[in-house]
Amino acid sequence: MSDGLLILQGINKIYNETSRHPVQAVSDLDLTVAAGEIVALLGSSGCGKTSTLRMIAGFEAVTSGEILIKGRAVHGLHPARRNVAMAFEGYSLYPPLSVAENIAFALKSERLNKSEIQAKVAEIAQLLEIRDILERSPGSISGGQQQRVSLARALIRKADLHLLDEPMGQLEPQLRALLRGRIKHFIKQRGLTAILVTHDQTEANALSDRIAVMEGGFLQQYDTPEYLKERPANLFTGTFIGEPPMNVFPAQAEVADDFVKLHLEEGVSLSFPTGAFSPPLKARLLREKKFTMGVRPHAVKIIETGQPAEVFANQWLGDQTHIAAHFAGQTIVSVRHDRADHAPGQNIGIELDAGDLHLFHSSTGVAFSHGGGVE
Ligand SMILES: Nc1ncnc2c1ncn2[C@@H]1O[C@H](COP(=O)(O)OP(=O)(O)OP(=O)(O)O)[C@@H](O)[C@H]1O
Repeated sequence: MSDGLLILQGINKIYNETSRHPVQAVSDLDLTVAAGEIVALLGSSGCGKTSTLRMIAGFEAVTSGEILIKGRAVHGLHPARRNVAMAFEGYSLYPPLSVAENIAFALKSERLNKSEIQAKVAEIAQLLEIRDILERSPGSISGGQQQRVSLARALIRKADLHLLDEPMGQLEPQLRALLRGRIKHFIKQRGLTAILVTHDQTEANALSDRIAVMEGGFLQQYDTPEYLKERPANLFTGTFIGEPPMNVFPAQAEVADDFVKLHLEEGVSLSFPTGAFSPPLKARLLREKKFTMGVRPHAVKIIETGQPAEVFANQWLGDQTHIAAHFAGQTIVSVRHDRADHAPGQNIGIELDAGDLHLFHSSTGVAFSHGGGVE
């Protein structure tokens, strides 16, 4: 058994298994979370991230597979016996209790005296900006406030694992940015282990040590935020992670003694010196007839001597410009950190460095090269 505070082994979740319309929400999921780590389950709606979290908490049964927490198989146990704290997307606060009582309720098993409980509640309330609503009832506060109370109640508890389901989905962007930093500090300072579910990659990047990218019930990649960006395992992760998304082009290679050319559509060819690609990659390109070439918008350079493209949109976002152009039969987006004045209809030149290219197998989408080397 590999070490890890949480281990998921071969997890499958099928809803309505015996009906005529079973739904496979999670497929063959293996995942290990180390003690003290913050992990995000990231993916678009319906990818299976909430089902995964609820199976760890015990609110949903696994169809098959094993869940181990600190080496103990918990998948057959009642939620209360898993020693897991969860902040719910639907909040689930007790209406008759005040906000302060709701939070303090989570400390019930810790045998603290009244002043210790008050101090802990005050500390978490300050952290999450809910001090002014502590005496109110859950029914009289907003959705965003209820969400923070649910989060406070989960974070304040001693548990082996803290599970946070879309913890800041209801909050305004400024508050979200502020709380992200505070929550991360709180978790790290106390050495807690946390898993959060989110569809917001900024939140995943800011909070987590590692991100599990899910799509269609399958784990696509499990890596650090930096690695996901620089070495996407496949075309899905490559285009899902990063804003604006990666530009992609169907391509074919021509490998000669002193150059490598990548032929795109509409007669566009990118020529690179032979040394820009490693020998194993050149050997691979000779075998790979067609593939997909990806390049991140931040790496797309606009220079006069580049390959021809025609601008169709220019958006200034206050701190960067996104220039969209027709290039090689596709759209290419370039991000500039100044206020570039390229107008729609203008002809521009595009230059790409070999070190910024990601190459993916044409049918499987699996990456075989990043930056001129072979995976
Ligand atoms: N109780 C249920 N009964 C039947 N199907 C379900 C149930 N819960 C989830 N599903 C289905 O399982 C799949 C995965 O859902 P899940 O909620 O895990 O995804 P998600 O990525 O968390 O989505 P969201 O971000 O919208 O919550 C979806 O197709 C969903 O419709």
